[in-house]
Amino acid sequence: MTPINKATLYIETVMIRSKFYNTLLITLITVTCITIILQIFSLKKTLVLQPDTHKAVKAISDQSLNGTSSATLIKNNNKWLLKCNIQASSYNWPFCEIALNFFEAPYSKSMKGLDLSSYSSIQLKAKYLNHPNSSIRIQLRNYNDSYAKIDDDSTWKYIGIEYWPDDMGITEIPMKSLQVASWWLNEQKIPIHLSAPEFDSVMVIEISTGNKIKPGQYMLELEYIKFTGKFFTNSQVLYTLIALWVFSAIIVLLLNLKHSREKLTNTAREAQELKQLNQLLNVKTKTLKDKAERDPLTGALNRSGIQPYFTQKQKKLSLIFIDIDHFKLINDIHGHLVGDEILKEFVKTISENCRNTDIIARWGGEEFLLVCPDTLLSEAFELAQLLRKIMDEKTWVNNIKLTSSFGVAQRGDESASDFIERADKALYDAKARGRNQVVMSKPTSHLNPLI
Ligand SMILES: Nc1nc2c(ncn2[C@@H]2O[C@H](COP(=O)(O)OP(=O)(O)OP(=O)(O)O)[C@@H](O)[C@H]2O)c(=O)[nH]1
Repeated sequence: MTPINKATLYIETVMIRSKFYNTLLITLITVTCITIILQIFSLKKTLVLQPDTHKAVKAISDQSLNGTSSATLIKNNNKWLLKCNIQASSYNWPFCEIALNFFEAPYSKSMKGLDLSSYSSIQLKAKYLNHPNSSIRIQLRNYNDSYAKIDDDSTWKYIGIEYWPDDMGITEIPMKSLQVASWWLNEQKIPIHLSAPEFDSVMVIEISTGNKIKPGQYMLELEYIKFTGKFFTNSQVLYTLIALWVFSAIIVLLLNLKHSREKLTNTAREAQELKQLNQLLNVKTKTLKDKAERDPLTGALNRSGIQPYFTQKQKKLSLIFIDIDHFKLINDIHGHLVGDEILKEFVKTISENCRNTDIIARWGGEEFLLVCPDTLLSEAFELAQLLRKIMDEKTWVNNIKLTSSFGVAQRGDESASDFIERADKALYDAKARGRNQVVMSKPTSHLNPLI
């Protein structure tokens, strides 16, 4: 894949991911807003208790507690009418009440009352027909086997409120206004952690005469009890929304993690590819450098290749300038190709017989330089003599015999070109003296005192 294709793919991936995140965010915000609006303005549920729908109703008076009041209940125009005769007696809190039951005898421990815990408000339509200024009590009796006995209704929690109805008799009571009767908590010795109001198992709803009712005849009319609540509690909605946001955040985090891993893998792969490319470039650079610095025929360094060996000033640098004698004749007699073969073989022979530290270069035509680092003039002279002898004794391709001339010099305090020129001059002298000879260049006056 080309870098442009890679970049295009990367941009596309980033755009798709960003689109996904935007869509997710917009969806979450929309769902959250709709849910909150629905929770506030809709999704309500109601439970209406009235004579037509609820049959398990009875009248109760304080006679069950040794009082002398009496109560009877009749149904009239789909309303309950409690006729109550309150009488003073040894029982201090005389009462009559309408009791709406939500359990069926016989009792069993697994018995469950009405669950009103998801409702938040009670609306009552109840009033006295003859004593408009008297109070009414509403009591929800909740059963919980942590503190109550199923077959003893005095142990069922009293949760209620006393209020004064208006002329119409319609009263709205928030569920949170209901309180557990302190006398009941006291009587039952209920521990604090069980003392809060609860509505998950209401066995009886009691609509009763008020606490300090005076003796007399009372007509209490109850038309309905209506519970209103939400399908889901605010906490349920809140937790669901939090869960939704957290879940989405986890999805985004996981996707990011996956993306980061992929990116890491891609980066590692790209780094590996770059490394390989770099190695290839190094090889190619070396090849190009070699091509630029080496003579293609013999493989020896060329003029520019040997140049660096003269730039560092060394105390004992010697140079042997070599030229094949009468090479033109070889070309003329045996042809140019044979001449080429001899040139190659010549370089090979020198390389095989000099030291590893010596460097051979083709100066031009049939002229060669052998640069000898860390070598005294006398040592270079000896090496040149050896090479001269080898060349002289060697039989070349096509049984050709040849000789070579050598000019030797040791570098003094001089430039590279002066140094080479001195060696060349020595070579010229060798040629002039009849060839197949080694001539030493006279040390310059500035020559290193080590010689
Ligand atoms: N085959 C071949 N010949 C070359 C090459 N480069 C130069 N020559 C030949 O080398 C010869 C050099 O000849 P000259 O400079 O006259 O020197 P010489 O014949 O060696 O004689 P002296 O150096 O004076 O001993 C010429 O004939 C060139 O054509 C090459 O790459 N291949």
